[in-house]
Amino acid sequence: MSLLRLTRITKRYGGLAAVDGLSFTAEAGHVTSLIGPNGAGKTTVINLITGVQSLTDGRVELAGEDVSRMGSHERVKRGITRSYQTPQMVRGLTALENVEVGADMQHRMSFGAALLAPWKIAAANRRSREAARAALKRVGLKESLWNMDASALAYGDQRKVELARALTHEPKIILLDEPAAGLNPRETEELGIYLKGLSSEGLGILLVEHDMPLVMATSDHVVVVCFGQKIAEGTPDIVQRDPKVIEAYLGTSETGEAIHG
Ligand SMILES: Nc1ncnc2c1ncn2[C@@H]1O[C@H](COP(=O)(O)OP(=O)(O)OP(=O)(O)O)[C@@H](O)[C@H]1O
Repeated sequence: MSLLRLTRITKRYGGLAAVDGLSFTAEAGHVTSLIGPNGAGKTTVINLITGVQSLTDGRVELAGEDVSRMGSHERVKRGITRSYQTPQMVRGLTALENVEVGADMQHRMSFGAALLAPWKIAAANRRSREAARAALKRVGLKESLWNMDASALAYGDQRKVELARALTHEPKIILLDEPAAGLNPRETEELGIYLKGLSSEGLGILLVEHDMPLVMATSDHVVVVCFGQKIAEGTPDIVQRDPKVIEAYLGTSETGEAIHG
């Protein structure tokens, strides 16, 4: 059974089909990349998977369960988590505290439960802190930075904090929308290494990315979309030789050069 299965998912805005009958799967322990020219519908696919936008048609299943009608919060609880294009740091909080904000949501007690058993609050807080530390270790943020103001960190380090926060939700699959945007080549290479590391621990990763060297180096499987439809899928090697893919990218500018280079 696939971890994530999309079946003929469709999103229409008036006359425009941003996503048009798209089907593919993403497996646990794999990096699956979703690529395509600007405006192809990739971000819309992420929004349909997380439930931020509703499907016009089709089905989203996680580990065999139909989550298509569930709200975003329910989907996060089921194990679907995303990280954002721009790191969303809470100003004035340290890197560790920023990650704890996410962990708190996972370990938070209801108000009633806290009233009935106040001694459990300390245990919940401890679990949040431990989860935040473990997540920062997983993404490889240097310990010397954990207690610094997160909004003062270098952009690449903020991205790690953002990813660590997503990991505290104990996801089965993590959706990354252009995680290499704004990173320098060294940071991008490092990102590829820790994404491979996370997937080798069994996490499913769905990567939406324009950086072709990163996609080709990290992906187990690549799905190519154009005008909301799948035009190719397969291993990085197969996909980058596919004439339909080359044609789709040649229609645009810089990414077309990147796929050839
Ligand atoms: N809320 C909306 N209302 C109307 N049209 C929309 C809306 N959101 C997206 N679109 C359109 O749907 C299409 C797909 O957009 P989407 O942002 O998903 O593409 P993308 O592949 O993520 O692009 P990029 O690589 O530039 O981020 C585009 O034509 C876009 O203009």
